[in-house]
Amino acid sequence: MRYLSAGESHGQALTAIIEGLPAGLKIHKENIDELLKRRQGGYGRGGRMAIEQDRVEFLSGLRGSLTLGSPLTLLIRNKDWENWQEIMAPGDGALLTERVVTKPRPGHADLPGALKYRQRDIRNILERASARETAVRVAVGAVAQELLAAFGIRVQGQVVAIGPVRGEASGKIMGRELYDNPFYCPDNNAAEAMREAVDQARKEGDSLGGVFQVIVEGVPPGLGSHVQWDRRLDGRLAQSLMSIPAIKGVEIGLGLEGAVLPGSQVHDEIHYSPERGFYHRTNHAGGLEGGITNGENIVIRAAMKPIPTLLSPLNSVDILSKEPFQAAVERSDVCAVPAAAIVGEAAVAWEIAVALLEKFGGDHLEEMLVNYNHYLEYLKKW
Ligand SMILES: Cc1cc2nc3c(=O)[nH]c(=O)nc-3n(C[C@H](O)[C@H](O)[C@H](O)COP(=O)(O)O)c2cc1C
Ligand SMILES: C=C(O[C@@H]1CC(C(=O)O)=C[C@@H](OP(=O)(O)O)[C@H]1O)C(=O)O
Repeated sequence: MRYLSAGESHGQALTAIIEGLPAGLKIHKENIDELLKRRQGGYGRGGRMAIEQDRVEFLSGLRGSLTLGSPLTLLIRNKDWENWQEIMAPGDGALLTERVVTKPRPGHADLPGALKYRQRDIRNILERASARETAVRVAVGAVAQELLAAFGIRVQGQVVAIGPVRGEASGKIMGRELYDNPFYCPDNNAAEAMREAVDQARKEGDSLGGVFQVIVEGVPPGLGSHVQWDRRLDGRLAQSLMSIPAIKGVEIGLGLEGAVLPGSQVHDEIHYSPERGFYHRTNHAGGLEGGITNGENIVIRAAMKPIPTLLSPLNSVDILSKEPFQAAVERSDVCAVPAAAIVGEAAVAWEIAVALLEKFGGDHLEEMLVNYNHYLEYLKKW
């Protein structure tokens, strides 16, 4: 299974084509839209989110809500397009070329992108580099979650820290009450301090990053493989999280903390009971050993850098005049860690779904379920 996305931040729409989904999978549009709404939410978002109301439209691959096994095309319209038509016109008619962007923002793709693609208008870079693209990635991940749900596999992104404020991390998936917390953090006691941190950053024209974790429950042992570097599921999960704009670190299980502990405090001992089969009493490995799922929950964390667009801007140099400047900024998120947690959830769901298809693949969902149940039977007898 694979997908490609397309679309600029202020273009008409974002699209994605997923190829390789089994036929016969019911897609609940309301589930996709719910995840899209969550990605738009969370405390700390800026003015753009008041304009957009992300909803998915399916252009191909579905009949009567069931997948056909043919490519599934997803579309999310940009409402802001109305305000940008003259600047973003794909034809050569109305393009307003006097509004070129020549001032690269530190922390963005602006300068390296302009150098690489030989662009004198940085808009030709920033439109695609924008995290607006993560809207359609979330829709793709939500479709993956529809597949995972048929196998009892659940995925949830939870915020662990906003800037320096850490909440108590839960190792388990929570219900919808998680989203009553404006930071999607399981620790309600931390919410007040988190809010204060974001408000303070906003007041000072600054921004904040943070940490989120993604938990996967119900995953069978045996997804991913040790036999080749690019088949190791830990590496694939890290790549997919790292590809989210502003993610600068990924750790699995104990992660970096494990580096300073002796081995006796890190490795999870193996136990056996006839009812449970093989199991571990600890999960420091975060559900992955040798690039293969070991049957425990997958626990993976990602660190997000602070939003690079600051209201009190950083120094930079104009690409045409070569003069230094400090750009005035109109709107930006102050903190988007809760949104990134939802993007992370979608990214992890996608990778797990791909690994599930690799192991139990079939052209129809029923075929996959037969393979899956057969495997579970085999594990019980082993
Ligand atoms: C959900 C989300 C929202 C974001 N919102 C903004 C924003 O409003 N302003 C901004 O400057 N960067 C924002 N970013 C971060 C930039 O897109 C990102 O830092 C930039 O594209 C450079 O990529 P890099 O940080 O991975 O190097 C956001 C990122 C995510 C995941
Ligand atoms: C549009 C989204 O996020 C955007 C990501 C983003 C960036 O530079 O990455 C910059 C902002 O866009 P704008 O410049 O239009 O205000 C954010 O709003 C979104 O998450 O849907």
